Amino acid sequence: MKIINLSETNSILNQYVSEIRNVEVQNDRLRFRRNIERIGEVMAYEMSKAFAYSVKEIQTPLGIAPVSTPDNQLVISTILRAGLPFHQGFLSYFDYAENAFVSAYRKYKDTLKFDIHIEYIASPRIDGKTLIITDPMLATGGSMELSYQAMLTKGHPSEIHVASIIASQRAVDHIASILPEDKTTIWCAAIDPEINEHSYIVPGLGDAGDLAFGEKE
Ligand SMILES: O=P(O)(O)OC[C@H]1O[C@H](OP(=O)(O)OP(=O)(O)O)[C@H](O)[C@@H]1O
Ligand SMILES: O=c1cc[nH]c(=O)[nH]1
Ligand SMILES: [Mg+2]
Repeated sequence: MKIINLSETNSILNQYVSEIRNVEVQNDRLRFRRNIERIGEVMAYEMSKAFAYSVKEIQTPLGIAPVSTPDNQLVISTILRAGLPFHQGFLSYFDYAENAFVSAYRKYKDTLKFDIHIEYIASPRIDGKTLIITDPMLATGGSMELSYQAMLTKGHPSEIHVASIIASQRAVDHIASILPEDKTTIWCAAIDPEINEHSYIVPGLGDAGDLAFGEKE
């Protein structure tokens, strides 16, 4: 299993991550969503370097140019709802990708205990394709685990990319222990050390879905 933490290399990505974390900046919802989208764009670009390429002969008005382009058949799968702007960032770069959507939400029994519920999935067949599952936050990893299992009802991908922005160390360890070792890569822009008693990532950024779209009742 490969784990790629993009913040280990200095780039403008870190500016976007700092803004979504920053309590003074993150309440500007438009900027918050756009920053998530920009991180999706940068991550898509980095991920594209891991795809399989072949040379195509491209007819220009003046001749033939050999160009190496990716051959992967991509399915971008997103966990509602915080995943939506992240998904859009990936889709802006992988504009030929197919798309899948899975709903996963925490249903609280009390202030500390919750179950994760999946009620909706819309997906193409994914057999032999490159599955990218995007969710900006991996706290316990429970939503990602259940969403991955839900996606398996649509077939078996040839490779899997788990794309998140902020992941807890616990979630990275959990996902690494349950997804297929030989064909999975975990991508993130930060790995934070802790989750608190409410299963929020610390320092994290708070509730990504609420910051992007407003509080739920
Ligand atoms: O790793 P986990 O412990 O499962 O937590 C992470 C999940 O929490 C957030 O969604 P949330 O349940 O807040 O739903 P929302 O996107 O509707 O806000 C986030 O987008 C992940 O899906
Ligand atoms: O830290 C967390 C955990 C779950 N969901 C979030 O949006 N943030
Ligand atoms: Mg939320």
